[in-house]
Amino acid sequence: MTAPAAARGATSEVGPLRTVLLHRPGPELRRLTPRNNDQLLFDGVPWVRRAQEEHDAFAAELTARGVEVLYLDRLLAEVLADPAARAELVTAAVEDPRLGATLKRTTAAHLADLSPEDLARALVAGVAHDELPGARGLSWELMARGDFVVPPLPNLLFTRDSSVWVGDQVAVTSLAMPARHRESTITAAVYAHHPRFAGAEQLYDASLEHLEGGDVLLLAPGVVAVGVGERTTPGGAERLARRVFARRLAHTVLVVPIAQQRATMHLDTIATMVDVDAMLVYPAVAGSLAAWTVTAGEGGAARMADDDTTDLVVRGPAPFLEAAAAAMGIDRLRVIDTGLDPVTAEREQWDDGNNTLAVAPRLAVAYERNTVTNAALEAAGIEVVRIAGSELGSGRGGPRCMSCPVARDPL
Ligand SMILES: NC(=O)NCCC[C@H](N)C(=O)O
Repeated sequence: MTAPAAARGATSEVGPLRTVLLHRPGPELRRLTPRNNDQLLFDGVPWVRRAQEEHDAFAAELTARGVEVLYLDRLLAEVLADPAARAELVTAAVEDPRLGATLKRTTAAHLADLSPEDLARALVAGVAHDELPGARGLSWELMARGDFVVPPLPNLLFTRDSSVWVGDQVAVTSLAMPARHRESTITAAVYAHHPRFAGAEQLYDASLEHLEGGDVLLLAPGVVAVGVGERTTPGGAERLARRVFARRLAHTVLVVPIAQQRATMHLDTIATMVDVDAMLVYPAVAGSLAAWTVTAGEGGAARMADDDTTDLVVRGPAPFLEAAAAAMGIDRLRVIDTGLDPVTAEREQWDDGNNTLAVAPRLAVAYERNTVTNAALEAAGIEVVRIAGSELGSGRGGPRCMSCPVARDPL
């Protein structure tokens, strides 16, 4: 059944969460070894059963608060009953310059024979060198035995990054790291083919400039912040700005440069909204973050005939927190920092203390381990739902990274 349009979309970070897209970690995490974990963007080798228990507990906290949890692998298996979606995803899985024609053909034939459930599993867990039946060709012979014919997608866990809803439209993103490129083929197929999302307008696609959902914060209705750093490029921020203006999804985009390093890979690793006017910010950067304020050019909406030719007006840079308050139409943004001790703050930022998921204004899910940050949140009047993340966190992502809000109530 098609969900009514009103049940989709988000205009803020904190409006009551109604529906969220998660991915329960599965066999793709069992592919991680000390030899491939760096390339696959994990900082260790997680204990998979415990990671699943942690994830189930996260999902249970959400459902206990009335949030509908959608699982990406189930939606994927459902769309794989559709021959068009199957063909798209099998082609994407073998579209890899490492593979010669014979190996591509054998792999595509193997995948095409699988049931929707098994194909969903193979697309996420990948296909290992020794898992292919039949003639495999020269590139298979010469491939290192530890390599994958179809690499696994352990970072699918971080559903935040491969798609993001802005208003009632969904942006399938363009992921920067090679280990994550194929994730957006999965989200694109789900949004294009699953009846749940019938009629959803697509705002962005994976062929465009790099843009990741962890860099996109819906600060308030009409105000979007976009981090630019290791993942999202200035070109991606510019393209998104044009599109949200042309489609009247926002009036202001704040473009926020962030350090190009792993600890701060996305804007949501250093700042997340916890109330309509309150942001949790990593103190080491709170004072120095700057923003370029981007709005639509003269003539405004009347001249926005085409998504990608909208004139932009760019002002700045200005201190981010001031620019954000001005764009949001409030006097000031309340800043909750993660503790005054810089070492503790750095440790907790690394462990995703700043990466909270708001379930409603003043109600946020956070990793339990970040005790100083969580105490600071509570002192500021934010109710904290604590979850364990010792295994989940080895992928360097917290509750916000692990969730893609599909529907939030308007504020
Ligand atoms: N929004 C986020 O910060 N997502 C976390 C992504 C972690 C993942 N291992 C990555 O490096 O892309």
